[in-house]
Amino acid sequence: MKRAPSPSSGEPGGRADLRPDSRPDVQSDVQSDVQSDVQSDVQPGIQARVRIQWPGFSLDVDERLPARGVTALFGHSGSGKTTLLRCIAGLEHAAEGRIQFNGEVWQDAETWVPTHRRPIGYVFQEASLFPHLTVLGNLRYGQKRSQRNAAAQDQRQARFSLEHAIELLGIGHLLKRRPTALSGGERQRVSIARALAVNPRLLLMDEPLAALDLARKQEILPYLERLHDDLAIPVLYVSHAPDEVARLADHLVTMDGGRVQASGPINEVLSRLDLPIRLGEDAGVVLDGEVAERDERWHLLRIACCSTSLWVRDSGAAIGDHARIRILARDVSIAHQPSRGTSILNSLPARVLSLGEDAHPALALVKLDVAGNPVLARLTRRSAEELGLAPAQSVWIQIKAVALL
Ligand SMILES: Nc1ncnc2c1ncn2[C@@H]1O[C@H](COP(=O)(O)OP(=O)(O)OP(=O)(O)O)[C@@H](O)[C@H]1O
Repeated sequence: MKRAPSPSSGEPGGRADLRPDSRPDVQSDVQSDVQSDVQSDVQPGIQARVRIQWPGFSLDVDERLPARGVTALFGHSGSGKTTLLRCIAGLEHAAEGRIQFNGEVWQDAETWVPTHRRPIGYVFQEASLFPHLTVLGNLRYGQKRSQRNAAAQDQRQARFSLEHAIELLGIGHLLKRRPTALSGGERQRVSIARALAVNPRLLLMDEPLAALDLARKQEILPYLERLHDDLAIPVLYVSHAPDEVARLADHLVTMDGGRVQASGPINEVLSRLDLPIRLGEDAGVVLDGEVAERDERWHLLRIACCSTSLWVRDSGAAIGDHARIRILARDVSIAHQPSRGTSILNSLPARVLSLGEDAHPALALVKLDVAGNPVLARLTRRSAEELGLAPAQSVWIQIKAVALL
């Protein structure tokens, strides 16, 4: 469920109507609380401990999320992702909760830092830009508010200039336009730039691509990847799209029924044998490597990763570029010998780690080690038995399709 603000609320990002408390006396109490807590606990990262009880839904989360990189909150619709994000933003006031960011307490039994005083940028599913302002006007509006609110020290340590946000999102040519003259993808890029222009220390993104069609989504993903590469601040990214998560996330938190099911570095979570059952056809892992060679004749790229090489379709990436590839379990087969006389390009030595059940009784999931990296294979239980698969066994895997993300 999305609760995006209306632009008429008086503030982009919809903060104005949503402040639980912004009285000056509360703020000074808050600041002294923040200072005393900074001294006592300076662990980096986001600590989120929240309990909410609503009719028909309860959220019960106690997680420490990393201080760096992109953490995806992933789960089915209604699993509580947005509610958790809103608690971190201060848009939802859980009766029981402790939210702490890099040692600063934003919420506990005595403390409540209102949303507009949390150093966050928030991107909603649907862009909520002021229609009467140009793109530049929208960006400046958000920036002015943040300058009024930010402490002097924060100002000195500005992480982004407006120019940097405009450049990063590629919206320089749109600055004079009004939101009605933008495509959905352009509007969302402006929303992201606006969230960055407030100079946040934490970027919260709630399914920023969900309202876009496939073409717009493809258009915007490279910009999100640039954010990933350029930003020094942590990003919490809510999504229920496995392809987005595979492409962008460093860490993955999966949620179900208001609870965290699994949390950790992306491949550690993706290669858990209980999770792929829930991911179905999307079960698989991602590997990070580097573009090592271009085969001009066959339009292929060789990706050096996990002490070996994989061939993928040429995407136009340059030699030396970072490359993330996705290997779906359904595209991996297992053999005792390296493949000969097959059309499959990628054949690698591997070791069986464990075997698990799959959603259908005919299928099994096999977790393998490929040069220190986990890879999953989905095959029939009959094939697994005929191959005599068992933990620690050395095998060869053939990967039918490798997607360069
Ligand atoms: N203010 C509220 N009062 C009562 N129930 C609520 C409230 N806000 C959300 N819910 C319910 O809490 C549950 C979790 O909602 P939430 O929006 O966090 O899920 P989600 O995982 O983000 O889903 P989606 O992917 O569809 O956005 C849903 O069942 C929703 O109907």
